[in-house]
Amino acid sequence: MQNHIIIYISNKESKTHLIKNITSGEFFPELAPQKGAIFSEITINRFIEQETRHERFSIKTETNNSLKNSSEGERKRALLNHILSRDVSDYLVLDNVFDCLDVETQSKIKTILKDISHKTKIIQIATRKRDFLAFIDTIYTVENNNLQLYDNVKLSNPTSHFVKTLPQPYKTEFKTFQYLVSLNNVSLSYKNKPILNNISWQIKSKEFWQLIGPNGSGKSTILSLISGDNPKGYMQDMTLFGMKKGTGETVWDIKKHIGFYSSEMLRGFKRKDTIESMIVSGFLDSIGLYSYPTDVQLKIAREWLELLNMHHIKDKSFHFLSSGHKRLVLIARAMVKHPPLLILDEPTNGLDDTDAQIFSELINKIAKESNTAIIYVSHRKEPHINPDFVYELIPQAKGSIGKLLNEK
Ligand SMILES: Nc1ncnc2c1ncn2[C@@H]1O[C@H](COP(=O)(O)OP(=O)(O)OP(=O)(O)O)[C@@H](O)[C@H]1O
Repeated sequence: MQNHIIIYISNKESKTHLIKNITSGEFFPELAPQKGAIFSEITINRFIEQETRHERFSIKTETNNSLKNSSEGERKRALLNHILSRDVSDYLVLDNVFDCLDVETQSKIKTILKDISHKTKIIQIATRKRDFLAFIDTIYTVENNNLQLYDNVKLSNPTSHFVKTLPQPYKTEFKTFQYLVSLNNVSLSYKNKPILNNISWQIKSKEFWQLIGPNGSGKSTILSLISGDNPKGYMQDMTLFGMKKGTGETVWDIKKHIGFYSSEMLRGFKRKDTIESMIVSGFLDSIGLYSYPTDVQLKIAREWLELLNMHHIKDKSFHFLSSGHKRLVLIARAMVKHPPLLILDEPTNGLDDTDAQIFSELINKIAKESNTAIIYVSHRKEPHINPDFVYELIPQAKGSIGKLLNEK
């Protein structure tokens, strides 16, 4: 009988360090001579890098796509299938295995893991309690670089994090529209594979939407149409911020109306900008500061810093922050101008329980205290987030159809 383990960590822990401590035998000396497999975003990124460099696919997805061109969920499934097909591991380290996966895939993976748990030791690294595998009851946390048995009582839930009201924009530079976004019978295929089928979706000012659907159902594809990034948008009947698609509008005409956040963005910022300059750069539509902000812009950025309780660390490097706090700064950066639409693509991916609650509190505050409409894309219901409407993509042979699920 294997002794399986959960390591419940916060975002402050270094995953790379933790995984190294596991595989080297530092934490569990009996693992040192054994052969292990690692299921982690770090491994997926390494395969994508190899793919890009050698133009050869070591792993293919169920749709026979490269990892690079696949959705997050497809990538995770492909890596897990790859690891399980080799069947050579004494132990398996699972790093946030359920992020980005739809409910059905999660339940399939849980069954597979239960099956292999008879012969393979499972070490699950989790940042959310809801992800704990039911068949594991030995749970550790990491304190001062050492494993400690998990004490549920010690970890308290945060109380309200944002006391001040939401900073207001200094001028309204956006027109009002009947619909911010209007998609009318939008259908789209990639290489003859139908993805979207007759999608009609209208979004008005101040509405708070959640967009859900299983992996590969086309959620990111819809976002790329709305943000003007998808070249296939030119063939569609869409009106974005009062502009009918294909009538001479530029991508920038569309983008200036949108604040965008995706957890993928965390990979994009590599330079040493300060926390304050990251927020101010939201006015200048750049990453980093290439021109001087006005006094009013600085004043508003500082109001956001105060709201986020980060005023005292404003001059520190953005990279000094935990991944949870980086997200708050990037949301402030997206919101300084109060754009008509804020898009949040799987925003709580990789967050720990405490940071997910704080993040949700900020989003609810934005929904309540601004006129910005929100599209919140996720597979899973975040317990602290309450959208007004849910739009669901349902995959079918001719591409996904859309369904309005509920109204508050
Ligand atoms: N540039 C592309 N070329 C070929 N196929 C693509 C391309 N972009 C997306 N696809 C495919 O289109 C389908 C829909 O992808 P999309 O990323 O929109 O799904 P999703 O609902 O966001 O998935 P997930 O929840 O897993 O992120 C997937 O099967 C994906 O592999």
